[in-house]
Amino acid sequence: MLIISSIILSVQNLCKTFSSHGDDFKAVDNISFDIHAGEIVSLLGPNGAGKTTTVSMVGGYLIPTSGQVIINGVNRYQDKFDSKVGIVLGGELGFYGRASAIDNLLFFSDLARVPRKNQRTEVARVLELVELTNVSNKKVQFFSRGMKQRLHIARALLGNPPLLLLDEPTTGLDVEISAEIHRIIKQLASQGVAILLTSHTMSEIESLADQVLLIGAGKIFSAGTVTELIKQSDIHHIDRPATLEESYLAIAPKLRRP
Ligand SMILES: Nc1ncnc2c1ncn2[C@@H]1O[C@H](COP(=O)(O)OP(=O)(O)OP(=O)(O)O)[C@@H](O)[C@H]1O
Repeated sequence: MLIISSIILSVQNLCKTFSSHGDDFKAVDNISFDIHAGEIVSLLGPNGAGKTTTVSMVGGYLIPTSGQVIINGVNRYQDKFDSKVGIVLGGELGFYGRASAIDNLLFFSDLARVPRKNQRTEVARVLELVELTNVSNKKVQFFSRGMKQRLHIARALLGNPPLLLLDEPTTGLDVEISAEIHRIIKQLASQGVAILLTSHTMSEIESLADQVLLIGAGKIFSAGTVTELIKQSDIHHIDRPATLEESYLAIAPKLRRP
């Protein structure tokens, strides 16, 4: 049976040029891709390739120089845009340390435009999804980094957005906590959430990504599944298949800015 899922995010010919002192710098140069419901797409490329700039334009933090960001059929920068997008930038900041997880999320529920009467139920739902229900009354200042990262994901899920943007979601987290975050991300995708992920961690991309976009100097260099990208790199071993890291290292010099 052929299953066709709907396109949640369509990025079309997206460009961002930064100008300073009369010089123009093309951080993102004509990028196009789609993400369907339930799909995890990963941006992979060297530092400065344009990944965060792309995520920021999709998330509404940065206005594109040209091109389109269409979410659930609505053009983010042209139409009256009211789709929800969950964004996880992560890190130690972003919450009121002296307030509980519940109170923090109740505050963010207002920003996510969750109706007042539904807020407590919604906060309980997202805390359950990231398995923080048992510490929901604890002050956030006593949370570990992994717990804070899960709380960032919970915040992004308020209002049930169809699209989740995850910028390096496990940077600085240990293997066990990263695996737990991966499990949550997979569960969200299985529930139909479209996910755009940036990562430098090959095992994370291998474990999560349905599609990988290799990005260098602001352009998409190639795209495909992990298996397809490994095939494209044409690395062969007698006794085992090539890894994504080996394939990436073979291509990496071509991804650098001139
Ligand atoms: N506000 C800005 N003004 C000028 N240049 C910028 C600005 N923001 C980003 N850049 C430049 O645009 C390029 C792309 O940056 P971006 O942060 O998108 O890269 P990235 O792929 O996310 O890198 P990393 O892997 O290090 O996070 C970089 O060369 C960066 O220095």
